[in-house]
Amino acid sequence: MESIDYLAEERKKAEFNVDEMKIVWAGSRRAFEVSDYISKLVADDPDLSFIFIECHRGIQGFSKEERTMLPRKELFKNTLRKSAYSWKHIIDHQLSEEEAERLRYFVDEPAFIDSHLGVFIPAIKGQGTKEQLKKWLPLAYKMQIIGCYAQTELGHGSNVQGLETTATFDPRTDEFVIHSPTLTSSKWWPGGLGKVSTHAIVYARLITDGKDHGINGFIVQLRSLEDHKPLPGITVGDIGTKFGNGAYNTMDNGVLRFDHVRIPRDQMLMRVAQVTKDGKYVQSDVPRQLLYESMVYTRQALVTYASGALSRAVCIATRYSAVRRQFGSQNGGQEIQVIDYKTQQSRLFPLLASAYAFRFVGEWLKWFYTDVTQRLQANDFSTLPELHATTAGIKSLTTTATADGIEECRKLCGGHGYLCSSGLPELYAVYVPACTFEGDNVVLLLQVARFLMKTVSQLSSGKKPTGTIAYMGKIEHLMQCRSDVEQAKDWLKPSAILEAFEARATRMSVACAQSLSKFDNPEEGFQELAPDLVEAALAHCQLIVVSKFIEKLQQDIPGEGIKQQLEVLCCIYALFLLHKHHGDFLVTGYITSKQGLFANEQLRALYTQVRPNAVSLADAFNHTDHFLGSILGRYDGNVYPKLYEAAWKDPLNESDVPDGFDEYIRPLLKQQLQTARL
Ligand SMILES: CCCCCCCCCC/C=C\CCCCCC(=O)SCCNC(=O)CCNC(=O)[C@H](O)C(C)(C)COP(=O)(O)OP(=O)(O)OC[C@H]1O[C@@H](n2cnc3c(N)ncnc32)[C@H](O)[C@@H]1OP(=O)(O)O
Ligand SMILES: Cc1cc2nc3c(=O)[nH]c(=O)nc-3n(C[C@H](O)[C@H](O)[C@H](O)COP(=O)(O)OP(=O)(O)OC[C@H]3O[C@@H](n4cnc5c(N)ncnc54)[C@H](O)[C@@H]3O)c2cc1C
Repeated sequence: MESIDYLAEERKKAEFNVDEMKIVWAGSRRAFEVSDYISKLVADDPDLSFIFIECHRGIQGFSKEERTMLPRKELFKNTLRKSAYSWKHIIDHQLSEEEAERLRYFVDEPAFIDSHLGVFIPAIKGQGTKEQLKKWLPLAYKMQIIGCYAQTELGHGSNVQGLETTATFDPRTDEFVIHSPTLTSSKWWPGGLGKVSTHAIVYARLITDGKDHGINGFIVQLRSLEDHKPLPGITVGDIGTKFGNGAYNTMDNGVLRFDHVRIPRDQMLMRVAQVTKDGKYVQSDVPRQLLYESMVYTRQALVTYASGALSRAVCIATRYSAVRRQFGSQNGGQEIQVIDYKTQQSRLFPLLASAYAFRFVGEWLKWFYTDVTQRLQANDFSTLPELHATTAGIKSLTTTATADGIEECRKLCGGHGYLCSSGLPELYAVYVPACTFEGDNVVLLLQVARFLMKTVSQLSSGKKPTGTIAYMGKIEHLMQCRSDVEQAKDWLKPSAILEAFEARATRMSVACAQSLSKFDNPEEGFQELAPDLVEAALAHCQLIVVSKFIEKLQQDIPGEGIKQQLEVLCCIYALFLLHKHHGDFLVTGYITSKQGLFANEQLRALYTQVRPNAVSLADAFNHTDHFLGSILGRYDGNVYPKLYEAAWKDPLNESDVPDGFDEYIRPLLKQQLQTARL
């Protein structure tokens, strides 16, 4: 049957070339082509896009929208099947690393392979010596071993230095003895650990000759490579069902305990520190913080994932807002599309702009990460603190905004957004732990705050701040300047926006530093002022995102109308933040309330400008219907018939009379009949 495009009229309104915007979104023509090809490959191959379950009727296939109805055990087994099938495809078709990553992404089910590729391998790469890389990476790349990242324990996650697992060196046998001394030292949460991983990078306190040298990473084999049974001394299992149906439950987050498990000395990751045969602890000339390098890698990767997740929610909410109509029908005509309500626009369009903003800051962060890693290889560690603060801060900002944004998109879809078939409840449930894993978002902002306080304290010493904190070099100007905005449209100038965000961030950091200086004990002061410090850190991170969007616009961006649309989105992102954090800009004295009102006036005008382009800007994400997994977000906008059709597929609708009628409903009804007769 030919499909009707219910959104065709919307698409005709676009004032830019959507195909060109798809390339900007993807990052390059090549990246677009790879993503486009792989997403369609996944959507068109039932072995990748469907869930197959053995039931009394034989093997039954379920679509992605139906996965929330399925039991965890079946879903998990199906994820194993898909992972094995994907791996075979990768090998058979000799996919590149980029193509393999895209395949994993578009299959869109959290799985052990994410931990293996996203944290286990980066940890070996970051902390292993050349010999260790040579031994372990080929095994890991060929999946002859499957690994996870076992850092967090039942009693400690954020406080890495508080971990309790011990690795005690035994010079007689040239081995480490890995042990879980308490219940709280049980490893708890690592993805892929519960049922799949054969190996783990285990973080443990290194003890030689009775001395505790703090946390180090060790490669530990957990399961037999023959029958997959746990090795002697190892207790391992899954930690239980997590938030939401389906969602993150395709991942086997695990628990792990060691009872004096012995591993050879050369399985300690030894780039940062070594233990010699005679038990001597030798610190390398690289900073100890490199032990945390894999967290930096994953945090930077999570920023691009944030833009991906937010763009999905925004795409669903935008298309549905154009399809949905409420009120305002005149003379029997159509009601108003809800996307035309200014309130809907003021909630939706900043999220559309945020998706683009996060995409560009993610692109830049990837470049920055690569640049710093190359410097690290050459033993230049000068930019490591900035990289740590920036990845921590931008991961925190983008994942919080994305999780909140997905939930807002669900509400923007009214009642239907609450149905699993909208795709939004599951997207939220899968996504929201990103605010916690790879560092709780508040804990990470406190790291940014420490970096900022250090920067402010070093300003008087004449040390010139560079990179993302270069703006602090203009402290004298930024502390006393005032916005020169005189009318709403003055807020469209990038220089006006940039100075506002720089002045606000500087003043908030300086205010915190001044308050801190009043405490005799700086650590006590830091604890007391933590809420203000978190806000100052957020202001700094928002400045980075805004400035990277502005920098993107300074590049040569070809394509009809593309730059104009991005300029509108950039201003929406910045002015929305200015409006939301109005108080900061006022209290720090950079703007007057009148200038704040101008910003809001300009914001409303920008919403009107973006309105005709909204559906096409969402199309530019190039999400397939399979990847969206949402009836509300269908490309053709054919929402109502499909919602109606899907409802009948619910297991409750398998029979007109539900199971339990005879036991529980009939007696009630009979009782009412008897009462009625009385
Ligand atoms: C084919 C390819 C496929 C690729 C696939 C990619 C997939 C990617 C997506 C993956 C998807 C899903 C995976 C999700 C997995 C989730 C995994 C996890 O969650 S793992 C566990 C993560 N745990 C944490 O994040 C713990 C958070 N806590 C910490 O990081 C630290 O404890 C702390 C930073 C909060 C505190 O550190 P600590 O040493 O205790 O204390 P200080 O604050 O005093 O720090 C000392 C010093 O070190 C600096 N520092 C801290 N961290 C770092 C770092 N990471 N890098 C560099 N420097 C760091 C800090 O600034 C201090 O510096 P000073 O100069 O001394 O001030
Ligand atoms: C789905 C999922 C997957 C995960 N995968 C892995 C994995 O593969 N490997 C692994 O090792 N771990 C993994 N984790 C664990 C994860 O990294 C930790 O849960 C995370 O680092 C937070 O630590 P926590 O649980 O100890 O939180 P806590 O630190 O106990 O946080 C609880 C509360 O205390 C607050 N808090 C904590 N410290 C401070 C402070 N200093 N100042 C102010 N407030 C503070 C936090 O903001 C939070 O509100 C995963 C977790 C989840 C949810």
